[in-house]
Amino acid sequence: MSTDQEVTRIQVGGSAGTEPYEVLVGRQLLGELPALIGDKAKRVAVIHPEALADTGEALREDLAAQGYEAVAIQVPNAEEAKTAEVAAYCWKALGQTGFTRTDVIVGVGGGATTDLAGFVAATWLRGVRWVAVPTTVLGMVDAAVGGKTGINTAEGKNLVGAFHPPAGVLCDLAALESLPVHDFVSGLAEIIKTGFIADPVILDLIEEDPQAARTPAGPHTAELIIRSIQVKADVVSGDLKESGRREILNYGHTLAHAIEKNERYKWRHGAAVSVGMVFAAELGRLAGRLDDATADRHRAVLESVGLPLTYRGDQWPKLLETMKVDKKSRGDLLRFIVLDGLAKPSVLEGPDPAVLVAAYGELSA
Ligand SMILES: NC(=O)c1ccc[n+]([C@@H]2O[C@H](COP(=O)([O-])OP(=O)(O)OC[C@H]3O[C@@H](n4cnc5c(N)ncnc54)[C@H](O)[C@@H]3O)[C@@H](O)[C@H]2O)c1
Ligand SMILES: O=C(O)C(=O)C[C@@H](O)[C@H](O)[C@H](O)COP(=O)(O)O
Ligand SMILES: [Zn+2]
Repeated sequence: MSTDQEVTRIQVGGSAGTEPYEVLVGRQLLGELPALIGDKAKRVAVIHPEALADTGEALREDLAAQGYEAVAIQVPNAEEAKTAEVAAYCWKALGQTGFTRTDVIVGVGGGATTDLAGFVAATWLRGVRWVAVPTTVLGMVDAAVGGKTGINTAEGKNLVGAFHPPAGVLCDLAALESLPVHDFVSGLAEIIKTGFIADPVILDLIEEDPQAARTPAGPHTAELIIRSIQVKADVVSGDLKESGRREILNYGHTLAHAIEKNERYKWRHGAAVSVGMVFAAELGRLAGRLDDATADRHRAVLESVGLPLTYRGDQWPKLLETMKVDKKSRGDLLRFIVLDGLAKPSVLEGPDPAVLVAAYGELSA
């Protein structure tokens, strides 16, 4: 990580044949965009959600003023953008613009938008360059970094996608000022995840003043974001395609994705991850791996920032069916990320079904 007065730069990748790129965290970073777009591009497509219509248009105008043939592609907010239909709409727009292999996509928005924009970039002409401009906490600390792109299907979350890293990631902290508190807090779930799996200082900083942690003006907001990105960068740099260690980033996600599907993608991802982490902590505890204090700390820190801890008890059979097609499953073997202790993630394979039910019993409402 390198820091000058205003901008922190975190390098990602660069090993195992992957192109390195940087995640920049600071303010007024759009001046960095032309260098990331590169000098070969004639056209740039700015993919943005409805909520950021003004930002998307301003960016398009800015790029047009710099001589690019710039188009803005507006997509629905949140998970409604992560569908095959919306991807097809974007492909149509690129086709009508005459988008070639040297042209560039810029994804501006939350994690749902950058997941879609990256997926469109991965699939158009079998892969074009793209730049991520995340505008939510969750997008900055997680979704825009690491090259996982994709969309949902009726059968499950992120079931279609590609590993297609961006050319760069610009995290302008000023964007967080317009984010509804509900969405800001959703991003804290992934930050807290990072605290439990790798960097417990994150938990200390949040516990110091949970109310302040809920706001962009909190004293540790930038540090929490930078620490989380650093962990993600370290993990994905060593295992882009999730053949091993990257699975730790899925802590809490096995149940979370099943809840999201069950809620027809109306719950925010971070809220589902919060409940999923309570489940994973109980699983670790009941499997005899995790101490009581660390398991209890999950509930305490998640609740202190206003994240949910429970889910409907009667939904267990449906959730279990969905979890069977989680990407970490192998054949009929269910696999979960659990903790053997604070910042000691490991894999729990094929847990006793009775332990699964008991763990769910601890969080069911
Ligand atoms: N690819 C990955 O590695 C990865 C990692 C974590 C999460 N994700 C995905 O990220 C998605 C969740 O992302 P999210 O939490 O950012 O939610 P989101 O993208 O759904 O955004 C939440 C809402 O905020 C709006 N919004 C975005 N920026 C705003 C701003 N600055 N001001 C006002 N409104 C704004 C959006 O339009 C949307 O309505 C999920 O689909 C999840 O699966 C992907
Ligand atoms: O980057 C990763 O790897 C992660 O698992 C990060 C997760 O927070 C993220 O939600 C990711 O999209 C989940 O991916 P999936 O492969 O379980 O769909
Ligand atoms: Zn996630």
